[in-house]
Amino acid sequence: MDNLQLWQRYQDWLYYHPNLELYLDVSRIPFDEAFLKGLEAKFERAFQDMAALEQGAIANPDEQRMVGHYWLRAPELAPNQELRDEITEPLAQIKEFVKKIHSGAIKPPNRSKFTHILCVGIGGSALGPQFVGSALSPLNPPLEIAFIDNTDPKGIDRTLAHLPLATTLVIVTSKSGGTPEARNGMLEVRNAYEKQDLDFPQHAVAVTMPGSRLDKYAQDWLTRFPMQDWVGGRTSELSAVGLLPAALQGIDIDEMLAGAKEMDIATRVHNLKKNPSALLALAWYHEGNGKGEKDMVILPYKDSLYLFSRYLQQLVMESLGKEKDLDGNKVYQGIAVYGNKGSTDQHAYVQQLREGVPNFFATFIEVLKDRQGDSIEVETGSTAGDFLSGLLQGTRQALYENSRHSITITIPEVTPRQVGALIALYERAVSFYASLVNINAYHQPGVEAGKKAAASILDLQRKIVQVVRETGTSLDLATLAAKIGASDQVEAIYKIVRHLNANRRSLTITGDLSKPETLQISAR
Ligand SMILES: O=P(O)(O)OC[C@H]1O[C@H](O)[C@H](O)[C@@H](O)[C@@H]1O
Repeated sequence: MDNLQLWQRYQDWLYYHPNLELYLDVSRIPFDEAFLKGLEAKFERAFQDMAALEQGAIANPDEQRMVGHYWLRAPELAPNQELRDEITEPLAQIKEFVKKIHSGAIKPPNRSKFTHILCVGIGGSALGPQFVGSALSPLNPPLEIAFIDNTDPKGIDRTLAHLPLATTLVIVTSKSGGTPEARNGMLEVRNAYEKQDLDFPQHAVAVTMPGSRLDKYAQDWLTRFPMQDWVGGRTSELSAVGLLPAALQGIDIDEMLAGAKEMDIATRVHNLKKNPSALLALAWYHEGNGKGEKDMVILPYKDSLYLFSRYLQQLVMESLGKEKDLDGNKVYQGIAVYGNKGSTDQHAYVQQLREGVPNFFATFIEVLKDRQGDSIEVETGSTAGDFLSGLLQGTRQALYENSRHSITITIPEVTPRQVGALIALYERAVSFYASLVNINAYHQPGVEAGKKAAASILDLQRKIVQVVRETGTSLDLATLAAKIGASDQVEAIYKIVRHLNANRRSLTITGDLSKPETLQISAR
């Protein structure tokens, strides 16, 4: 196609949402009418699946759960009053709590106000708040935010070193209330408070499912906010998980919810060409042949959106990355997501995108307004923002010229409304795509395997320490393994022993470190 034909295609396929002022351009995904026709039946089913899900069907059959994240911004659509209350009551509770924190009515002991928030949580209990915080936090927020989203001791130390604990409010978020990383982070933070003679419960709140281990543990904390059983971690940004930290930072959560609600209305339209999430799912299907053959590269040309790709990585990959379809066939589905931001990434990996393996499609996110206030000219007639805009257009064009396809989403500004809308746009696109390829997007059976393996490693470690202590003499790895009754686990034992030795805990190793079979292990 020449430039004028492409311009025509752009106009033919342009989606525009007038209230959200959001454009979606799929013109650089070269599907044709025949491709569209071929998918019509699948989309009909996707629309029906969506309607059933929103009416309260068990859309997550493995876990026998409803999937209700779309109700979070339209409680009136939830199938019964009990579910509606599960949304409206925590929301009112959040607003009340935030008002009291901001006014100082709830304050830390011996100080007039909380000044910082420390969020402890992982996966869906961290990625949304991190993304929204970096996208929307005002320049001078009422509370500064920090995160502990791992069980890395050094990482925890670094985060804690920058925080005034006496005026820091700790939010521990875990839907299940039993995730080890979140529990470890909480215990480490609690220990830091106690070392400074600070009363941790007077600084802490929990976001978790009622009745969870965390819920029980946090009985004497400032307060607890409930998480709904029917909201998955990766779609929980518009539940208490995301709304509480956002509101504390002074972000307008009503606007976030309103933007998502508006987008949800647009993505309920049973017309492929007029439904932005359906168009996205269609583009993904086209690019990856319905099998995820191409990766999704997310390139927002706006620094404040740089965590969007990380957020989407979980939303898309944990939802779509599945071994089996709904009928039990092995399908190995998924779409890999990566990205950071433009134009920065042009100086890192865009070389490969332009000329290397053609195994991806790009999604550009364009923000029309450069900044508040005027810009200087960095060259005659051009501002820094003109460069950013030009680089986006240029990259889109250069990729297309070399048969690398792209989607472009354009928004006027990064506001709470737009961010809510973007989240809702992708949530629904994931739901549609899952229907197209007949998978359950709402469970994550694969995550359990790594968790179970980690638990058995820690179990092995306890046995190693016990045997080494009891033996009293030094042991080689094979003997140690045999004594534990785990001769086939020598490699795991070797790695545990090496880690304990590096941290000067329980035992010590001697011998030639390059030859594991020479090592002797003894109690420290
Ligand atoms: O919120 P939590 O229950 O602590 O879960 C945190 C995360 O852990 C997991 O392993 C899941 O795969 C994620 O979907 C979840 O968001």
